[in-house]
Amino acid sequence: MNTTILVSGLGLIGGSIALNLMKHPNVHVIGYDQNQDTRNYAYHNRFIHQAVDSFNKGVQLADIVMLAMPVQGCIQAIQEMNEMQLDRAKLVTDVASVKKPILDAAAQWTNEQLRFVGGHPMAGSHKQGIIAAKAHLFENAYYLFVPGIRSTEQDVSQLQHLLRETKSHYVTVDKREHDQMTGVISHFPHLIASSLVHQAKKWQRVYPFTHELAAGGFRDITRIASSHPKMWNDILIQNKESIIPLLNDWIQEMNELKQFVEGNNHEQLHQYLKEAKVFRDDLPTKNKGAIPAFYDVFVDIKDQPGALSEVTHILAMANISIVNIRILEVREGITGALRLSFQTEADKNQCQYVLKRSGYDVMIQE
Ligand SMILES: NC(=O)c1ccc[n+]([C@@H]2O[C@H](COP(=O)([O-])OP(=O)(O)OC[C@H]3O[C@@H](n4cnc5c(N)ncnc54)[C@H](O)[C@@H]3O)[C@@H](O)[C@H]2O)c1
Ligand SMILES: O=C(O)C(=O)C[C@]1(C(=O)O)C=C[C@@H](O)C=C1
Repeated sequence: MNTTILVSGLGLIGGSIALNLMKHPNVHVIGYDQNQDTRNYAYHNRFIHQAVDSFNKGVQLADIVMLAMPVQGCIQAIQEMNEMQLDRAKLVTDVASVKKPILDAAAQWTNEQLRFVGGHPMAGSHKQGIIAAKAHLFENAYYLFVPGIRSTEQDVSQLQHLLRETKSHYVTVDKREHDQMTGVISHFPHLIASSLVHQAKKWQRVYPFTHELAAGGFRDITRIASSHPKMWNDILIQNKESIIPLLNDWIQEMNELKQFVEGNNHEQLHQYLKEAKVFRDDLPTKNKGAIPAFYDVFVDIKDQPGALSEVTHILAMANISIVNIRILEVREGITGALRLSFQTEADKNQCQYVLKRSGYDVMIQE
């Protein structure tokens, strides 16, 4: 029997989820977005089977409702659903990055037709909108579930079955532990990334050339500062219960670091950096988790016209897809380096083989 699912909010996450639901043979996917152009784009590009022009209409037609809007929009939709006249039961889920405010809003439901299971696919991007959506976004990432009002184990299993094409790893957690864990590894780092960018911006007034020097390290650590400000504003305020203690800890830790540096305390500073390296090196980079499964290859190139296109031409000839390319360093007259990222280990190995064969110096990051 077919299950009808409404995806409300067809942006990066909603669009990517819809693409996966479309692969399920027994699912009819309805899409709603407050932006009409997005609804049209989703329908004409087969992200959904059917578009509706109101949230209420979509809810009436659906067996399952997936809320994929910003956190505040999800809370509002949860409140609206409580007031709807519904002729049959609905299972509602969401994808929001914060869980407690969402679960708390659903816990207020007096409408007996509604039951709720919170969801959060732990993968994403600093990009936004349906244009950035892709089916493989959640591959190998964790997808967290938080059972809520009137939900059963069968509801969680049904969602997991319907989302199987995401190829994500399912974990069930409690709303509080969810918000604390994601506060540490996802939300709080956004504040730090943005504050580093602000610091660089201030120094640019003193040395206008600062901006030009922002190379690999600064770019790596601040990538997420390019994310959608409105979405992150919502997340940080909605998860302030976790963010405030983390900010207090951080300020204390920065003061300790200041003392290590001021006091020339080589031993403690070295120990601090070493412990961070050990923990960072042990993060699951290849198969699971919030870090995308990219395989990197570093290639030395000459600083001369056409150097980049020669490398990409060799890879294109060998039918190898590059998912990201970054020029790490090209200074006048000297050799520079490219970082090429691939989605699979096979592509990485093949790249190494064909570039070495063409005389390039190639290094792999394990
Ligand atoms: N971006 C990430 O990395 C990421 C990862 C996991 C979860 N999330 C969560 O997913 C949700 C969506 O984020 P996104 O990155 O897809 O954002 P997005 O900006 O790419 O997409 C949001 C979409 O929702 C639509 N929308 C906004 N308010 C609406 C409303 N009231 N009704 C209907 N449509 C509405 C917008 O028009 C837009 O198309 C957020 O709750 C976010 O916390 C984001
Ligand atoms: O990769 C990114 O740019 C992300 O910010 C993705 C990220 C994360 O912090 O890891 C962001 C928000 C989520 O709710 C889940 C994933």
